[in-house]
Amino acid sequence: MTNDTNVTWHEHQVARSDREAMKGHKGCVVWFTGLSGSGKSTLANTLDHRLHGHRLHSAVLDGDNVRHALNASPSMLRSVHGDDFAERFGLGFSAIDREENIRRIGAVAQLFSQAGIIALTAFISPYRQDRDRVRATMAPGEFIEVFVDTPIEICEQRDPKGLYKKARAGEIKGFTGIDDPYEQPLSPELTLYAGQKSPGELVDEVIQYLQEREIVRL
Ligand SMILES: Nc1ncnc2c1ncn2[C@@H]1O[C@H](COP(=O)(O)OS(=O)(=O)O)[C@@H](OP(=O)(O)O)[C@H]1O
Ligand SMILES: Nc1ncnc2c1ncn2[C@@H]1O[C@H](COP(=O)(O)OP(=O)(O)O)[C@@H](O)[C@H]1O
Repeated sequence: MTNDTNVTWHEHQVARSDREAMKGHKGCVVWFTGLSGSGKSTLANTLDHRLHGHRLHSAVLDGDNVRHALNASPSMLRSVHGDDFAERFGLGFSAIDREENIRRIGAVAQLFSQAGIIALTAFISPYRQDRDRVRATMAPGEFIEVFVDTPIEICEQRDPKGLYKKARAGEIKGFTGIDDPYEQPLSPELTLYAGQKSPGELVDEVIQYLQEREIVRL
């Protein structure tokens, strides 16, 4: 990365390997991607609960929650920061806003991972390039892309927030899978057929992967 701002990278005194040795597992990013309603949040939270039960250090970064603070919308920022700030830094769902959403989340997830934590992210992250850019910032094996492959018909049937209904009625424009793209991963580390199995069974598959790669030992 070019550096024209006199900003210097500092190495920390406590190395990543020191933190990992203390915790007894590696830091990594388990990146769930899939349509709205595919089961990303459920899987991230079920996995978090399972890891926590084994006294491992994990944390969930979730689309709806992150969009309440770090990646708040212009309308959420306006009252405190004013119009110019809100327009410049607030994020919606245009392609460029989704790109910035994923860039920021990728950077946060990397910080977690470097601190030896198993970061579990649950974002639609519809663009392949955005996901691949996050992958490129990490060490080999650190970024584990998990495609939550639930057919849109099932997602639409579930529709827990009524968003597909609104999108079909034209009340939400640019809704992923309806009138906005979702680019499936070409070679994810894992694909979960999440329309057919319970969250517990699917999480077993992720844990098996983490064990095989010696990221965790249960
Ligand atoms: N236009 C549009 N398209 C898709 N989703 C929408 C949209 N508007 C609001 N929502 C709600 O926002 C959640 C997705 O946020 P993400 O940050 O994961 O999206 S993205 O990765 O930037 O594409 C998504 O949450 P999930 O259902 O958990 O995926 C929706 O609740
Ligand atoms: N494997 C599964 N089998 C059946 N229902 C599921 C499964 N995973 C999630 N669900 C249900 O589907 C809905 C959407 O799940 P959610 O995790 O919120 O998806 P996303 O975060 O991808 O939008 C919720 O009502 C949830 O309880």
